[in-house]
Amino acid sequence: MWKILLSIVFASIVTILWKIFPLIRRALTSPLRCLPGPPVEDWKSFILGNFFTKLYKSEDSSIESQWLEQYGHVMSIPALFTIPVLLTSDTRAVNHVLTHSLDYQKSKEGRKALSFLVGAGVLVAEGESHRRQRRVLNPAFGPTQLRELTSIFFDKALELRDVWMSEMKQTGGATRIEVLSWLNRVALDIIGLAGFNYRFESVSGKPNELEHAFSTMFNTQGPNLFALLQFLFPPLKLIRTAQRKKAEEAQATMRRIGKQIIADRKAEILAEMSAVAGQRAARKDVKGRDLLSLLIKSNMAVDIPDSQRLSDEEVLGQVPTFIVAGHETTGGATMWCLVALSRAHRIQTKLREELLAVDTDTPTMDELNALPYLDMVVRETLRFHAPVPRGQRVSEKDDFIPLAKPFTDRHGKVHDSIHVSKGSTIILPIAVLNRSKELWGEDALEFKPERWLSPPEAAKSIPGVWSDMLTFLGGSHSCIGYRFAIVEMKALLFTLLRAFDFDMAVPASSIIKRTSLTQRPMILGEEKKGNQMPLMTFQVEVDAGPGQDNSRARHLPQFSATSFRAPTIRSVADNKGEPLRHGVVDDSTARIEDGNRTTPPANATAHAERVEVSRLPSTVPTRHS
Ligand code: HEM
Repeated sequence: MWKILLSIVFASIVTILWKIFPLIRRALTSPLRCLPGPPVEDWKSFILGNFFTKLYKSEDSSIESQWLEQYGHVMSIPALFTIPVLLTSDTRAVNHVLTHSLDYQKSKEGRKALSFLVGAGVLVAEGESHRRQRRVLNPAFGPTQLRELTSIFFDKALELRDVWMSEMKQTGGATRIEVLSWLNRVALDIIGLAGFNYRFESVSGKPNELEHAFSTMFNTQGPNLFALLQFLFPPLKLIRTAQRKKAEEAQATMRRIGKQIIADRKAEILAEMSAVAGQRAARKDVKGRDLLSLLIKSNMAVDIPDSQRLSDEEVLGQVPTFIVAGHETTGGATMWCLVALSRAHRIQTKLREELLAVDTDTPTMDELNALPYLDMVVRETLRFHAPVPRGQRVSEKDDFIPLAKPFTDRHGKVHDSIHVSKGSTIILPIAVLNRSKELWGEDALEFKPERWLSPPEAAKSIPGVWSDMLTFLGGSHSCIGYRFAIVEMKALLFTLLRAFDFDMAVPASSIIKRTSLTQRPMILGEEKKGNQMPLMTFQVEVDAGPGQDNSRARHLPQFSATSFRAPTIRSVADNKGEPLRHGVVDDSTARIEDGNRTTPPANATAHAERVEVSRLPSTVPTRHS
């Protein structure tokens, strides 16, 4: 008996050493060791590294900026067993990593963990499989297809507007609304319908099996000590914890529903194809709305070689991929935009004036894209509040990464490139570059849509796929859904800002910005409640002016882009004596500080043009702002 136990202990020690040894060897031999960077402070940071103890706990990516300021634009951060990880804000270096996608790939461990959640979709594919998947997927995300999806965005945005309206009727006026969960729900409904013609009905609150399975998968994942032990000692993977069992059940549900969705879309396409042109049609001959149908058609079309078609597993992988990549990102970005506007009432009012000048509740994509201030606000939100604050790649070979500016190493030696060995991890500092003072100027940390009237030349060196920022990353793995996300955000903001006036419900200083896959807010002191973002919401009424037909005030034709006249805007005051919305009240004594309002005098009038903004903070909220 003792002999068996001793053998097990011995085998365990050998396996753990066998796993740890290459890590320690890499920590001791990596050429990145010579880069400046934060020291290892204690045994915990020796095992987990500052990478896990500090970087992933830091708020709003502030620690990366602090470190880069302290150690220079090329530095290393100690990770597991002090293995150095490269962090650089040099745009030429970042460009090199992004554009050499075969040499710099997502980590194998990360892809393996993600593929448990999303299957074999484009998010986890690399090399030839990735190239093939992008080729079949790209047409579905083009502007022509997006034009057809815009009405779905508006249908759902209007549904959300009406739900909020009826909530406000019940409370009788100003209402505290938890916007984060609502915007995530509407974004889930949108990606369901526009992504694969599936009804989550999340806004209407109906229970949904796929939504339940999806949230179970994500809530039972995440780094934990047992996962680290399983990595160090693989036989532990045989132990199926209760969490693991739940996740496997949820995964089986997702696969079953995903397969059914694909079978339904295929049947519809085949029926459509045979009705139109006999058996099979060329890719350009068939029309369809949702992304999955377009992808299936593209994959079935006769003018695509068999070797380029996606396998059934790859097609199935796109369903959870669209859900993962396409809902919390856009829901979160729209939420951060509303927070920014709640702190900058001049901007909110100016934007609302532009939106109210449109003569319909459901503009086309082109009409939406022609609204200049909306475009600037969306750009500034995505610059300032990048929903995914950093990316990561691992070098597949030894390399020298070229630099725009040389750096000095720990030993005082100057280098004009960074030497990386195979297996090195590189951080892609999305939020850092988006808010770099060097690239954006001294006001980089202010939320300022007007900067987009003439963006600085220096920012053009950022190698992003969209608008001189790294929000959607760049290179062959850049976000395929960026156009989709932008139009969706615009449709949501258009609808919500025409109907509601937003204000802070909690002090801005109590908002904590935490990163898991995306940047999510929590409220200081209410961490146990998890992610949330309450805002005070007031109904907007438009006063068309003396002698005008007020029943149609929202659609007044004289508010055309050419003959624009700012409408007078009034927030609906609570008839139970609740305070009026301060930002639109013509009363210089009305004060607000972080959501604590005072009641203005009864004779206060409301004029958008006379909004008092000078006492409001101009930067968006972070605990450090
Ligand atoms: C504001 C909203 C969004 C943001 C900020 C965002 C950001 C990103 C980023 C940073 C990546 C690169 C990840 C990496 O390689 O490490 C990415 C990839 C991706 N995104 Fe988005 N995304 C957004 C919305 C969407 C939407 C709406 C969809 C789909 C409808 C989508 C689909 C994808 C897919 C499929 C990929 C993987 C692309 C590839 O690896 O080839 N995203 N996104």
